Amino acid sequence: MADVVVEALGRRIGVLEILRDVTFRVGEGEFVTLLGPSGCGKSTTLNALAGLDRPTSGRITMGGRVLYDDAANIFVDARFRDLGLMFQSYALWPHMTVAQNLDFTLEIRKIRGEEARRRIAETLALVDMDTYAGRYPGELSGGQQQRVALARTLVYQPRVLLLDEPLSNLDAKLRDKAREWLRDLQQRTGVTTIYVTHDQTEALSLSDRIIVMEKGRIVQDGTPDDVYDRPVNPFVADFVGASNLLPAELTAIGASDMRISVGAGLAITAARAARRLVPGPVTLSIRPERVEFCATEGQAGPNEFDVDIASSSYQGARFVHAFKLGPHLLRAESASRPATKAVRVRLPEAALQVFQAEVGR
Ligand SMILES: Nc1ncnc2c1ncn2[C@@H]1O[C@H](COP(=O)(O)OP(=O)(O)OP(=O)(O)O)[C@@H](O)[C@H]1O
Repeated sequence: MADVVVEALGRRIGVLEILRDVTFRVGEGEFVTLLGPSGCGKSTTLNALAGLDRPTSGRITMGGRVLYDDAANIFVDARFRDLGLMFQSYALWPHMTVAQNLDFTLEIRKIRGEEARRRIAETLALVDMDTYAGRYPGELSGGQQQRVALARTLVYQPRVLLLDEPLSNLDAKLRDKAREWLRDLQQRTGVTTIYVTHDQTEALSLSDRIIVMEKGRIVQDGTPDDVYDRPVNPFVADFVGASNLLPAELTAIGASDMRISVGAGLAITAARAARRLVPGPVTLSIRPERVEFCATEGQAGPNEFDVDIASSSYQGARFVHAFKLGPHLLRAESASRPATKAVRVRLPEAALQVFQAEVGR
């Protein structure tokens, strides 16, 4: 097992800056996910770690061993990095049985005989596939093939596991199961794991830490709770779980709270943010599941507004409603269908995030 340290990694292709100053550390035994939209540089980062792509600046070390250092002109070939790699398009060798698929990987590394047999049996047991050793890949389900592919990666006991969207070929239900199983397996083996996905649910449920990337840069590095509850900017707020994002105006900052105008004469009070804010244009963010429905009798309290539900849709366990707040269209969630279209909503202070509007974003 090993820790991974990535320092100021950069990757240019011609005038394109694909990675910019990518810096992070993955502790020994940690499960860290690189999360971000398509094209943000996740795979390029993973390929740099794997030695499949040569960056143009920075440094990578694994367990103290330098794998890449631009300044010292070091670039260790992928074959000598001692990594387990699994990509979205993993392919088992179709003409080999499950056991032979694993054996071939060991053979390449000159692990043979009794030692090879023991490792194959142990690894197949680890992924719950020990009774399938004699089957051919074509005789297995998608999920089972996935497990064998992972076993093939684990059988030579890599110090670090690099996984690029390994569950994306599975249907939704199987993916849920595979996720639980993968997390459990990682905890049992304690192998340092770096996982790439654009699926935020996957990232939240699997990771010790999430590194959110946008346009070749890291925008946030934190625990799933940090990233979900304390996003650093509107992009993270919206990408990791959905958020209502409202352009608004910060009009006053008090000792413990702030006044925000959202247009049409409506004002909201938010708890004073830890980040430094100045009066002026801001983006106000609230997650749909944090909007509360309250009793419509009497005077509306602070941050309570009488609104009309414009549309509702049923999404299995919950309803999602759209409503107008001044000029803005917001979404809210509820477990049951409200009795009337006219409702009162509350935007709890603690659920509001306020970000200074960035020029040019
Ligand atoms: N060889 C290349 N030549 C030119 N541009 C490239 C090359 N490889 C990657 N890119 C560009 O670099 C950016 C990052 O690509 P990368 O594959 O790392 O993104 P990603 O976050 O993994 O996306 P996805 O989730 O779609 O796989 C993209 O805009 C891509 O088009």
